[in-house]
Amino acid sequence: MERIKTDILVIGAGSGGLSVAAGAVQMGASVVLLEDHKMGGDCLNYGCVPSKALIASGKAAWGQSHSEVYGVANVTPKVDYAAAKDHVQGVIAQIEPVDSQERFEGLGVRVIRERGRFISRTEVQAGDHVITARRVVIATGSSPFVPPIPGLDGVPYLTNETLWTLRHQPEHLLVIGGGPIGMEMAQAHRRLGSEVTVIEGASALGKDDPEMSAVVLEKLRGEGIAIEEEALAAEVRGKEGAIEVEVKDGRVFKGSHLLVAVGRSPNIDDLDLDKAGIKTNRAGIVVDSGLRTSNRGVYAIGDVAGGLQFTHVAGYHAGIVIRSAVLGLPAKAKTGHLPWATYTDPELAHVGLTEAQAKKEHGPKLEVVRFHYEHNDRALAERKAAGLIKVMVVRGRAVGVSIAGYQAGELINLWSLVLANNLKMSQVANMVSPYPTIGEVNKRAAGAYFSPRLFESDMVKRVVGLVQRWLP
Ligand SMILES: Cc1cc2nc3c(=O)[nH]c(=O)nc-3n(C[C@H](O)[C@H](O)[C@H](O)COP(=O)(O)OP(=O)(O)OC[C@H]3O[C@@H](n4cnc5c(N)ncnc54)[C@H](O)[C@@H]3O)c2cc1C
Ligand SMILES: NC(=O)c1ccc[n+]([C@@H]2O[C@H](COP(=O)([O-])OP(=O)(O)OC[C@H]3O[C@@H](n4cnc5c(N)ncnc54)[C@H](O)[C@@H]3O)[C@@H](O)[C@H]2O)c1
Repeated sequence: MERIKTDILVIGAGSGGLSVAAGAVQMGASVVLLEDHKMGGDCLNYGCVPSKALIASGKAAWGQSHSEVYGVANVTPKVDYAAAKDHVQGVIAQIEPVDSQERFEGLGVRVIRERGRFISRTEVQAGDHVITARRVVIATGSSPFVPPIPGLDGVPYLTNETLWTLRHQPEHLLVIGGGPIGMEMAQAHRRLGSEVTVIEGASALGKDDPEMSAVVLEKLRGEGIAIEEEALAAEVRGKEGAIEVEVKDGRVFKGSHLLVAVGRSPNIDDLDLDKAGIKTNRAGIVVDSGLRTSNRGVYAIGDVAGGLQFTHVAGYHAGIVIRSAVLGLPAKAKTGHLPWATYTDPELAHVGLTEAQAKKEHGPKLEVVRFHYEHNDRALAERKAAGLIKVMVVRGRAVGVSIAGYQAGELINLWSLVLANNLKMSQVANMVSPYPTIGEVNKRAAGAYFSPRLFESDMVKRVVGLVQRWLP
């Protein structure tokens, strides 16, 4: 047994853990990093990267069969599903070196490819190593939640961990769960030529504002995806190639393959957290605003900390922990400025309060302004005119922004800056956007806030009347 002492011990080499390890070691702390599976975690190997790569394949196929509107004849795309999966692996391979053991060892991190578990409040065992650290950071992520639906364990099903090795195109993909995983993968598969049925227990894209989700769902239905809502999967039967899902009200959906995408389970089970006095709840490890667990020497970040589950959130958490555990400075994690985006076409993006939350929190002080893509010249030129931006404003400052439409995930960046820095709507309105860009919708939304104040005000009209009389 080797005993190791270090400043920072990081458990898990995914989005959060790698960011802590890289930051801490480059600032001069000694760092040990544990990972018993793939470096890069879920995002690189089973999540963001493969899903966005497959979405790109679907987009290429869709472009070929829907080009007539631009004066270019439609062709039926020749989709090679296995080749699309090769493209997915190729993208992963391109990014992999950034997250690799070699790179981290080159930075000075001691990387141990073993599973870590607590053996006391201050010690973690990983294979033949017992590590004692000034601070431990748990960044063990999450796994696909597999619900206890009768029959599910008796049929072959896919999750986000196994989808990427499937090389035969599903003839008819059934997807249980209409969240971001379900909807992104539903559209990618539909565009690659599969029949797709989404079976959603409540409302599809239900974590987003329903007015915005509706824009996306209408387009997805228009592309031929069957989206069945209020359809709680109650029983699964069948065999490879012929699967049936029966929902609570008795409807039965048939398909060739099944993808289960009903949320995530935090990876806490084999960490022996009780030996370290670390409390958990259903969502994951309980942390305070500084991301500290009930054991003050241990932090938890990213998906395992049970809040918003996104790569950029895990990265943000890493910054908080570096500030606190490496630099010894006070640091608190906030959530009000954290954006998210779903990469369907059109995309769905959000930051801050939704309209419903803002109404509840700010009551009559809330003003909601909207700007529709159909008034954006570039969106018209690109034939991407479906969508809108909605800004929730209180006393001249945005408290939340939702965008459904082309490039919504790119457009939300500006509003992330605005909310993170508490900027005023006037500062957004002062920006000059190049014409014609989709980004003009941001400025026009700010303009929509000021228009009634300028164009519908008797006071302004009186002042202009006076000025015009006096101007030489
Ligand atoms: C299909 C899909 C698509 C997604 N798309 C996006 C997206 O587009 N944008 C976005 O922001 N987010 C996306 N996400 C979410 C994103 O992947 C996660 O939020 C992110 O990976 C969380 O990072 P993490 O560091 O908390 O965990 P992970 O990246 O999962 O890393 C945890 C690591 O810990 C390791 N580990 C676990 N237990 C132990 C142990 N005991 N000892 C040692 N190592 C251990 C695991 O092997 C893993 O490598 C997607 C997720 C999925 C599933
Ligand atoms: N673009 C992105 O950033 C992106 C993409 C994919 C995933 N993610 C992350 O991964 C997380 C997990 O995604 P997800 O889509 O698996 O989870 P989710 O929790 O967002 O959605 C799961 C859906 O499944 C439904 N459901 C649950 N049980 C059901 C049942 N028995 N029958 C039918 N429907 C059922 C729920 O009502 C819900 O709408 C997301 O919350 C997000 O944090 C992010």
